[in-house]
Order: sequence, then structure tokens, then C-alpha cells
Amino acid sequence: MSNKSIISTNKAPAAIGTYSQAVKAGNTVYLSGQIPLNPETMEMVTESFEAQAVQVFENLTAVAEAAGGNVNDFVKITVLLSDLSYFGQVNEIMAKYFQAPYPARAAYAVKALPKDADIEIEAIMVV
Ligand SMILES: C=C(N)C(=O)O
Repeated sequence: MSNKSIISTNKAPAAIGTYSQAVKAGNTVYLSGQIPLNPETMEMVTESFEAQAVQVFENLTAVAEAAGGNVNDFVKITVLLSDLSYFGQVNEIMAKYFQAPYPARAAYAVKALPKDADIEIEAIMVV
């Protein structure tokens, strides 16, 4: 029997494609990549990189809470950026959402992200 369940919340953006907001397998939760979509309007946040990153962390927070935990339960995050020059801002904003010890992390600059986002973050969480 599969020990897999789907996590879903209207406090985070609905999936914009063929994926779930998160999937729980055992006590591990795999959170899909979040881009800066406002969950209420499903519009992209575009004012600034900081505003985009905050929306991404807010979305991840909502999914983490729907899974029964919070962002401090993340064991690994992957940060995808349109430009690595945003790296310093990511560290600053992350420090507002996470308490040490921080999750493992990888960060990459990529050619393009869905809906022309400047940031997407996916996470693995243990609850
Ligand atoms: C936004 C996404 N996570 C996607 O398109 O896969």
C-alpha cells in the first residue's frame, strides 16, 4: 500500500501545471517549486526581487504549515535564480524566515523560470 498523500492548501498558489503543491511520503514532504505568485489573485509579484522572494517564502510557509510543520522543518532547499547577483538578498531574506541551524541548500542560476520569475525555491521537509 502506498504511504503517499497529497498536501493542498488555498493559502499557497494553486499548481499551474501537472504537479501537486507538495507530496508526503512517510514523514518526508516534497514541496514543489514556488514562484512569486500571489495565491489570492494568482498574479505574479513583480515590484522587486525582494518582493518576489518574500512571496516565495510566504508560499513555502503556507505549504509547510498545511503539511503540519513549518519552514524550520525543511532539511534541504533548492534555490533557482534568474541571476546569481540576487544571492546576497536571498541570504538576507532567508535569515528572516529560518532559525539556525539552517537547512542544506543548493543555489543555481538558470536560463529561465516559469512565468518569467526571478526566483523559484523547492524544499524537502521532515515532519
Ligand atoms: C511552478 C512549478 N513548480 C512548476 O511549473 O513546476
